[in-house]
Amino acid sequence: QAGTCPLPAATNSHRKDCFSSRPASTMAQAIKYLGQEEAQHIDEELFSEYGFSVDQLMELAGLSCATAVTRAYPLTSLVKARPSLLVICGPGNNGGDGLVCARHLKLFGYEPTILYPKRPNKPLFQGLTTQCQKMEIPFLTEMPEAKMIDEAYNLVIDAIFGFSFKGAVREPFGSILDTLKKTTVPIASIDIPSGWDVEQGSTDGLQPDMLISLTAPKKSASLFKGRYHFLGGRFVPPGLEKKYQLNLPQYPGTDCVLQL
Ligand SMILES: NC(=O)C1=CN([C@@H]2O[C@H](COP(=O)(O)OP(=O)(O)OC[C@H]3O[C@@H](n4cnc5c(N)ncnc54)[C@H](OP(=O)(O)O)[C@@H]3O)[C@@H](O)[C@H]2O)[C@@H](O)CC1
Ligand SMILES: [K+]
Repeated sequence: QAGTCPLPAATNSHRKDCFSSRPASTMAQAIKYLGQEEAQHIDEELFSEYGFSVDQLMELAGLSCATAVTRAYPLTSLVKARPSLLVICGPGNNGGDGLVCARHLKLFGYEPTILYPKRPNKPLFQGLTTQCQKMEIPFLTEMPEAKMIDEAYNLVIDAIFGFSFKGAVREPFGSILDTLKKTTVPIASIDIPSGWDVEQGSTDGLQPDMLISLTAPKKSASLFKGRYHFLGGRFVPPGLEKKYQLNLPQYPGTDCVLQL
């Protein structure tokens, strides 16, 4: 049965298992794709039962995203003279991941610019914003036109909405997403392509080139058609992984990301 793997969205390691002669009982099970409520329960449990703080996990999530971006789009591969990136941050924790990601990318030698149109009045987000400002990362006051984005940036990082997104997109993000759909520059989405239903995806939504799933992929990730799907957020305690039967693949060595 060469070339036909029965597992959907199989990882490289799963694919290997499909073609190996190992008995079925020892085969790695496919990684779980989470529904919206399940993703939210895991998130809550990490804070309530396992004692993590939001900023701790956000730092690890954002670092994973920056690391994955350097793997898919190394500095030497960028087509523009400057290693410019546009990071668009939304009003929730997905936006916070974007701020952390931008800060690390600056340390990795990229030149991020941030658009952060709706800023929550909370010390966590204010601190992350200050850190970026002190790192001399510029903040835009409005969304540029699609043509300008294509001319100025190598990549757009979409940190607008994550697993709590629901319903029809409200402004200003509706217009921002409409502009993004007109761009041709690659888009890297953090956790979920923004505007996609967390489980059902979207037929006329963004089509990112990269998706970085955090903790575990969400159901809509099975509809992702871009070139790079990475897993990040290597912070799940084994007890929690077991309870939710996440079947996470083994991260190599000390890496904080894994290409699926
Ligand atoms: N455990 C993990 O895995 C970790 C997860 N992490 C990250 O957290 C992310 C989840 O974060 P989250 O829960 O804050 O929600 P998220 O999706 O960023 O935004 C929700 C906000 O968007 C808005 N909004 C919603 N619908 C809308 C609409 N239709 N149209 C317009 N606006 C809409 C609404 O704001 P409002 O309008 O109510 O002010 C709401 O507050 C997750 O995906 C991952 O990236 C890591 O940081 C740490 C570890
Ligand atoms: K996103």
